[in-house]
Amino acid sequence: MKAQLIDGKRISAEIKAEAAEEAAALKAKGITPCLAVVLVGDDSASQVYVNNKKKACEAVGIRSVSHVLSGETTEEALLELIAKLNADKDIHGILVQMPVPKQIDERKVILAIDPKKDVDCFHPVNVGNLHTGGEGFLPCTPAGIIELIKRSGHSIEGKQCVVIGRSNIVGKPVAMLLMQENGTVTICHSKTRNLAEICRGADIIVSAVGKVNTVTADMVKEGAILIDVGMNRNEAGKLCGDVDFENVKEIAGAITPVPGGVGPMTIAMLMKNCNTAAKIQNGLE
Ligand SMILES: Nc1nc2c(c(=O)[nH]1)N[C@@H](CN(C=O)c1ccc(C(=O)N[C@@H](CCC(=O)O)C(=O)O)cc1)CN2
Repeated sequence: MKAQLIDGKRISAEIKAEAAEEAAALKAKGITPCLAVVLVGDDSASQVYVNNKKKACEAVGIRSVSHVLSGETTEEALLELIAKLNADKDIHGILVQMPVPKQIDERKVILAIDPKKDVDCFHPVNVGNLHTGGEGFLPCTPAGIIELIKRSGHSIEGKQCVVIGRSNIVGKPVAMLLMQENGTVTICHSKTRNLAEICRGADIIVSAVGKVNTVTADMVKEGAILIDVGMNRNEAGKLCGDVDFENVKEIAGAITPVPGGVGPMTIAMLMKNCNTAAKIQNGLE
């Protein structure tokens, strides 16, 4: 293997250790950061993520409370719960695990969360702050990607960055963060022409499409950094990303694996945001 393997497990452990120190410092001031996690329905992957978030809170020293609601929960009932959590002074962060069942409008849920408690950074106020360089939360997966690149020894400044995918949760915010790091960013999507040609010019490729083999070796410049956000199953049912890892790792300069790359960073960055929420609500930030 030619490429450096970017180890998301190691880097996320480093970030969780920092979050634990921050949480301990808050506790010494009489503030215990607390995250409310809301899960609607019984999607098995969501159950795993929610459990992992609760475990991470425990390890870091952040209190967590969970609300598990049935898949038939109405939008009104969920919005009522969010209003209660918004009003609860002991709760600093609120997270509704996505996706929510189809009878619930995801946008209304996001708008209902108090921006000061929006540890996912999904609320338009926080998205606006992100775009204008304001202080506050950073979206977990995109901020995790930036940390992966920097903490594995690479700079973004002046680099040609290609983001494949334009979702609100990854593609758009990671493009913004790469630009704030002084990268030159191109966002590609399902209607992009000449994707392979655009990718061949990239120093950094972030793929967040959710499709196996979106990025193949012929699309990658020698020495490029490959960040794979995809979580797919291949024909054999094995978890894999968007990037053809086996072939691309012989050309790239650095590459994230799936699993063990971007995924663990999402939860580590959430821990940081919970501390930030506790600080904001106590006038410390
Ligand atoms: N409210 C939110 N909902 C969702 C988010 C989010 O950030 N906030 N992101 C995703 C799911 N997600 C966290 O919630 C998440 C996904 C994957 C991982 C992860 O660690 N993946 C592992 C592999 C796990 C496996 O074996 O299945 C990895 O890549 O190593 C963490 C968090 C959608 N919803």
